[in-house]
Amino acid sequence: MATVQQLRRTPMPARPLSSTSTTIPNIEMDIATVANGAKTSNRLQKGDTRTAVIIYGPGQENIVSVFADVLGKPHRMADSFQGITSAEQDLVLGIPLGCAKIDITSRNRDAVVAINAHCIGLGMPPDTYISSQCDYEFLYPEASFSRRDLARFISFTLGQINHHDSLMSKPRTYFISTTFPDVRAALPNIDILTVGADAVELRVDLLKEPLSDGSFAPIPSLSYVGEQVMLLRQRTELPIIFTIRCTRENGRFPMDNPDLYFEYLFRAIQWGVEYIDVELWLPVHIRRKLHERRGSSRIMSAFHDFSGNFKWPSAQAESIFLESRKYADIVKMITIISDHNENFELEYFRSKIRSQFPASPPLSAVNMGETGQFSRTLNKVFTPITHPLLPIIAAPGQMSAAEINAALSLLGQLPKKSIYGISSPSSRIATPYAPFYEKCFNELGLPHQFAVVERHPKDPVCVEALCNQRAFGGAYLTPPVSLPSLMYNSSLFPRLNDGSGPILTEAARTIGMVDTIIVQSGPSSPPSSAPPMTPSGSNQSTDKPFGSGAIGSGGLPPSSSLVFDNANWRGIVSTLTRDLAPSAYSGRAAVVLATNADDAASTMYALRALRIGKVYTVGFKTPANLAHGLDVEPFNSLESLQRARMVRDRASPFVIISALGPEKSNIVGMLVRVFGGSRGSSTQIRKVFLDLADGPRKGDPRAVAEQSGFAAYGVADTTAFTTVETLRLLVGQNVPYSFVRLAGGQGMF
Ligand SMILES: O=C1C[C@@](O)(C(=O)O)C[C@@H](O)[C@@H]1O
Repeated sequence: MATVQQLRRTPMPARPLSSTSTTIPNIEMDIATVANGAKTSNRLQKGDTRTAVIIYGPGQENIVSVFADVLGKPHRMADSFQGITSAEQDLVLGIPLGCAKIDITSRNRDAVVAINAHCIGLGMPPDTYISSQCDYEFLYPEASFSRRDLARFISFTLGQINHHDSLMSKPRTYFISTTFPDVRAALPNIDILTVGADAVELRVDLLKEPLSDGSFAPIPSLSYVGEQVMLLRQRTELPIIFTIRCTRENGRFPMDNPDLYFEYLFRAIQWGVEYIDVELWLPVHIRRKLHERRGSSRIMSAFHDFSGNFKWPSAQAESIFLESRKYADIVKMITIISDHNENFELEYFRSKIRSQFPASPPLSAVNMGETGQFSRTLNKVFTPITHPLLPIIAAPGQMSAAEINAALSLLGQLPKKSIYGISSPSSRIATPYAPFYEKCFNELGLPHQFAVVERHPKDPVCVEALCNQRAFGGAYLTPPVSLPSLMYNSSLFPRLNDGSGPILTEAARTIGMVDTIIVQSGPSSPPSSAPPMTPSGSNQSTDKPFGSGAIGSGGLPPSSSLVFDNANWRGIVSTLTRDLAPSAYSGRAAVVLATNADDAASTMYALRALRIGKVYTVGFKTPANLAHGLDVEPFNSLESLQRARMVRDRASPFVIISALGPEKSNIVGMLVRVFGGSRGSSTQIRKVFLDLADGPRKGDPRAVAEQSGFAAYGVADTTAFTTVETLRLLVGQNVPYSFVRLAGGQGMF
């Protein structure tokens, strides 16, 4: 069991930090903008503003209102595509299948996006004519409908969220190649299978569709594949890579009909699959067409060579890269080798490509076979990984995330670091985090040590004492600490970066509360796309958890800097957009309750990212930096509350977030009741309530919210999403939300 340590001026752990077996390191700051102006991507975009027209099957008209709800728009039924103009973009329209068939082809494509919503209970495949004519197709089951799946589908296809940019700004990305004949076999273990993976590959060619005579279809039908995609997407939040591997490239799909590849791959785009693997041998017109029509999906060009004759230092290798990049967002080149030196040749090729063609799509290249495993540890873009629970490996020499991290550790690429959870005596939820982090490190084969340390709020130097160690690998702070109190009396932080202080992400600077401290090695100013975020050099590793204090004398290495960040606001955004598209919040009004501005800060920042228009505040005064971009009105009298209550439709408060403590549950419940009940006059949109209070309470505002017609979320949701972000920031690895919930168990939240 991990301990909670009392931390004073000279921190002494009550027991050695726990040690796990292997390592890793890199950190992601995908939505951050750092203080010096370096920008990274923001995943929330306005996206496609055309009118969404939902084509529904017999008896399925309800699905139209669910789409509307998720998008945050009212809906109306129509019987034709004729006359739909961009003036109707604030509506979601529903058209019955029979009517849609009449004039779908003559729709105004600049004004309309046509989505075929098909309940698989009505039979598969969906109407083939409509499937081929619509822009997107959403397949859903009769029972156990997943709003979360729909929110993800629609946010992605309409371009409101974008995984690719943030993934590409990560120093390392991995995808797990599933090899199941039927994804159902993977689903019970999907959380554990995908720990460490940034995406999950569906090997369509390996799927085996059972036929009624007991045999299997020679190739899985589109109906079977569609259902498999649907099942997988309902169980994982990870982007999916849709791969059809041909027989010549270690797959099972025949090569005699390239048009079949187009048919399957294009359908995957229509299903909103995030990545489409397109083999390079396919005729150029097919590759071009897929690239042109890829919508929000991204194309991963794939080339495999099993001949044993391929050479990285050759004109052929370069021309393959140049041909691949024409119609690709990622270029994948994979080859079998027989000599270890070919791994070095690949590394030379990789760096040559990077320097000669810097504007090209990222290259993902590995060598196959045992000899090639070294290259799997060095590749940084979408390295394919396997897992011991998979029935077979997808290619010779594949390694698991834990094996790759172990290898990196042995090679000195993943120095052992000390990572901390810094809590305070009042933090109820800190202790159970330690076993969870240890479990994650174990599962990922990371060599890091983890300890929970208790901070004394009156002792300003305790955090800096932890940071000022040679082996310091980062920390999360729970509860978050305000920037001024971290800097107050600190002898370390102001001296960092030649006296300019720690690097602040835009979130940390605006919110003013720090919950994550990241170590960044190398120069203090991150490049404009993404901070390097590699761990300190291998020779800086030490087993001694605590250094002596001064920069460069056993303390934080002089080449390292610290990044102060806030992960909590991202956890709030992820919670609020779990079952709703970001557009559902755009221009709407919110109510925020807190006892002080510090407690409300992450929430206010999250609401701004979601483009909320108006915020009514209760219990705190909003400082100018937090109010920026929002129309803030405090509820300071009963009259002001009454006024807000009287507004109708889109102006009426749509989301209520409470950061008040559990002892104030009754007030929260009362306010929720005030704004609940009525659903506005012209929409059926369900309002949202998020209770950030933690611990035992008298009344349960969530129950009140649900009774009053809200979708209600609690601190456990936000904490789990925040933990996902924290792990990405601290160790550069992706751990699925559901794994966090599962592994955290009851004790965690
Ligand atoms: O392209 C690749 C890479 C791979 O072939 C490998 O070598 O790990 C495994 C395939 O499943 C995947 O599509």
